[in-house]
Amino acid sequence: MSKILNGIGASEGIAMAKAYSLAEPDLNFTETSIEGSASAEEVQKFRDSIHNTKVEITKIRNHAEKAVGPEHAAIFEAHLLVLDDPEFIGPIEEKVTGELRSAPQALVEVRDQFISTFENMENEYMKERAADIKDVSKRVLSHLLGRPLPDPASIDEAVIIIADDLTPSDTAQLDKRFVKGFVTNAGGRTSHSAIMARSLEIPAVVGTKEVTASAAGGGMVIVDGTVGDVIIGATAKEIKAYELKAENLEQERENLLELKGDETKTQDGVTVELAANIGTPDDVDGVLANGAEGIGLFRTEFLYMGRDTLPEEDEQYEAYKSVLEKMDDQPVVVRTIDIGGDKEVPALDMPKELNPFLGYRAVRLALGNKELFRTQLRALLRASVHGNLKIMFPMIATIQEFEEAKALLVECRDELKADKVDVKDDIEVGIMVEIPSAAILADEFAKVVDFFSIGTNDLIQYTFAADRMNENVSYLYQPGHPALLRLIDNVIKSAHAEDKWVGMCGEMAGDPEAVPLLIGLGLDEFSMSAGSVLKARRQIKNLKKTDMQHLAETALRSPDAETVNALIKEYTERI
Ligand SMILES: C=C(OP(=O)(O)O)C(=O)O
Ligand SMILES: [Mg+2]
Repeated sequence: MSKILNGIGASEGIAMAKAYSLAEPDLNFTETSIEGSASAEEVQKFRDSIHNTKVEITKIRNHAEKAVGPEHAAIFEAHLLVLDDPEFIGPIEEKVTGELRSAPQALVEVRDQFISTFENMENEYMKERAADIKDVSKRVLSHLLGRPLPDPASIDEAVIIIADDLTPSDTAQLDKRFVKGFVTNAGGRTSHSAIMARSLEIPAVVGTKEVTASAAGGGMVIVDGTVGDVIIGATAKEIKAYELKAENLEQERENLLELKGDETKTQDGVTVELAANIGTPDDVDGVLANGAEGIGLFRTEFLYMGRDTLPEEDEQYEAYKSVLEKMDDQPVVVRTIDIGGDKEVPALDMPKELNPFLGYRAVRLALGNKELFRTQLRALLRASVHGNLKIMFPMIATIQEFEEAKALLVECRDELKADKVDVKDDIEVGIMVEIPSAAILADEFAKVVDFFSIGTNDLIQYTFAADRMNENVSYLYQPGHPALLRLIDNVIKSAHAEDKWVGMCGEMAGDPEAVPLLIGLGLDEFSMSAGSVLKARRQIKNLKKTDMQHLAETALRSPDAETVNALIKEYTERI
């Protein structure tokens, strides 16, 4: 019998593969001593574990070398040296043969002696060796006990990742060739792991609350990211049914590809721009494959994650340049770092906060770390000559924040020009509207910015006071709610009164239930995960803007999201 869990469909599509649990195993064991006659066998077991650990670490090192460069892989060399060090290995084997300790027990005792010696030394370098010993011993112990540690980087066969939660940097390290999908206990539709799954175009279900417990035994898992179902231990009949469903989805995708080169125009001839969101330069391939007309959001903070050093100006310049060149002259909106919240950067010593989403994040952190900010701004300005760059600041709450960020940008531009570096003159500079204060004061902001992009993931979180990462309050994620629609309406009207354009790069922009409303409200640009672009184009081609304006007017005067959703259904079914 299979078990079906229902969570939040976070990234469309169907995937089937065996479960790979990212949950850390319990490495506790009961202390036992061994018979003298068994000691040779125990030593052999220990040596086998050392061998297996070496194979594992070598794999991780090779992967890290390719992914983040040799200097970041050096730590694994240190780990391999520990495994070859007779001063560490010798005493463990002696404890087994001489004191008849079990291999796990001998390992733990010698490990603890080494750690306390190293930790008591003054020298920083020696103190760090304690961390190496801890890491390596944990791996050897996991082999001795037959309870493997999770290591997403070393996955080399098709799997579905099962985890309590995935951090943005965990997600950034997933290798799409092998990771066919993922399922988590925690999270909501707009948590960053869900967003990353959409940009990687791998099916995902989040917020199931109990997948780590239910799928602990491994086995075959089916993920239906379209509806949010997860089937654990699927039967042959279920596998067949889902194979058929997957084929149908594939067929639909092929039909949609016929719209790839089309303009995005409503039935009554109103054109809007359909753009895509990216996290890394590699995502541009998906943007082009799905016929997006630009990039409406490049989340640059992903360049800073999954590594322990900060990206320097030249490295960033190359990343921005490659995106701009690949996109030819199509618009590319690059958002400056939105670090903080759930997006941690190991190279920055970020304070632990009680309310990180209300804390020191995004432009607040950038303005507080001017050198970090300047490095990014200079890289962007240098790259501007390679395409159609627009720069956007995240999490702007006040006009002063925007002005301070813009002044720094101008300062960097003047500096580069004085050094005879080419920089484009007419770069548009805009803001994300994701804090209610900016949405409410949009008329004032519209006088000073070149464009707005509405970030509904955060705007909904802050308007409804509902943590976007928390599955228990995910019912408050209500893109159709009139409270939110009134804010959006205010932003669009205020921008248009000043002849400025408005985009949306939150997940709502690609939500088929919201698209008719947004057309009616007069949104100019829709930016979404690449996989949603063609569906949105097909939908918009079937809509009449004048009808959608009536729909939007009625929605704005409605009391709740249910009423609005019913209205949308009524209007769109008439088509
Ligand atoms: C697009 C947004 O930014 P992020 O999801 O990266 O916070 C948003 O808040 O809607
Ligand atoms: Mg945001």
